[in-house]
Amino acid sequence: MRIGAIEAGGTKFVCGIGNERGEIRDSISFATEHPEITLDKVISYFKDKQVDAIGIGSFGPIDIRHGSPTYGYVTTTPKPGWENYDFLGTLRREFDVPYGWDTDVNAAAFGEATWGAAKGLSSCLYYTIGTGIGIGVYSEGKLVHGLVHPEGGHVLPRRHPNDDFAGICPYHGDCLEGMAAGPAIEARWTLKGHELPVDHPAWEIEAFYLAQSITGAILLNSPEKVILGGGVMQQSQLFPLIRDAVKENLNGYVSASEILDHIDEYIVPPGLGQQAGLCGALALGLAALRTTK
Ligand SMILES: Nc1ncnc2c1ncn2[C@@H]1O[C@H](COP(=O)(O)OP(=O)(O)OP(=O)(O)O)[C@@H](O)[C@H]1O
Ligand SMILES: [Zn+2]
Repeated sequence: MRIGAIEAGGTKFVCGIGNERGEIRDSISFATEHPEITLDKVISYFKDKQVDAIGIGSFGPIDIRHGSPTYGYVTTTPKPGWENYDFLGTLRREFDVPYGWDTDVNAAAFGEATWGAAKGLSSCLYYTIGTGIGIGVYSEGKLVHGLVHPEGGHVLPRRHPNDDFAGICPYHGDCLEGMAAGPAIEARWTLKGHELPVDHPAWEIEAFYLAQSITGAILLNSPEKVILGGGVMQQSQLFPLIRDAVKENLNGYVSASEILDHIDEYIVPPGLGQQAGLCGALALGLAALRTTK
């Protein structure tokens, strides 16, 4: 079985080929440019690969509502050329195979539930904290879509008492993404995340915002695992800060031993490491193939 996988990020695209065991056999990566240029590269990569299906985890917002006239489109992005772009349709015209199509973070959540840190569980949340913040929601064995799709990165947080940063989300200013994504860290401290020392006060503030979101998400969704990925989470000192803050926020109210006694195994990095996004797309492609058989 040869499944094509596309991790379509706002900064870079990764395309690969994998199998039903979640093993990636080959992959390439290139910068995200204007959609025509980018999709040309995707198409030429898959041209001679004879894939049985293709899974796509895409940056968004995207249309994932079956039956919608713009199903498969990237919708309201400010990224030049990508607004209202028919991503899926462009590929369908080239390759007549089943397609899995979802957000990058839903894909990663699905990959983690299939082969990674949430394997065997019927629910998890997948956070990416990178250029933006996105939250994939997997619940009762299914990815959550709903009205559009979850956009958990734009929830409005309570402000840290020592933080007067205005926030940089173009839509909301001080939403979670505007306060805690990589570019917000850089704007607040005038240094990039990887340039800040591990004991800098930035990390306690960063953990405060992320823990607040995770606390809310635990209360709202009751996930069996919370997975934190993306460039900012390379700062591994964030994990204990976040775990402690989540426990403090919950204050014993959620009486699950996973949180009270084993939080180190409850809030974790991706089990699939850097391949969470691509394996997630692979899992979507595989699921699409199985539903058409
Ligand atoms: N080691 C690091 N420590 C702290 N911040 C980092 C680190 N590596 C990357 N970042 C920050 O993460 C952001 C880039 O995110 P990431 O590496 O996840 O790429 P991305 O795919 O562009 O992000 P997204 O998933 O939002 O599209 C930048 O703002 C960068 O400063
Ligand atoms: Zn926002």
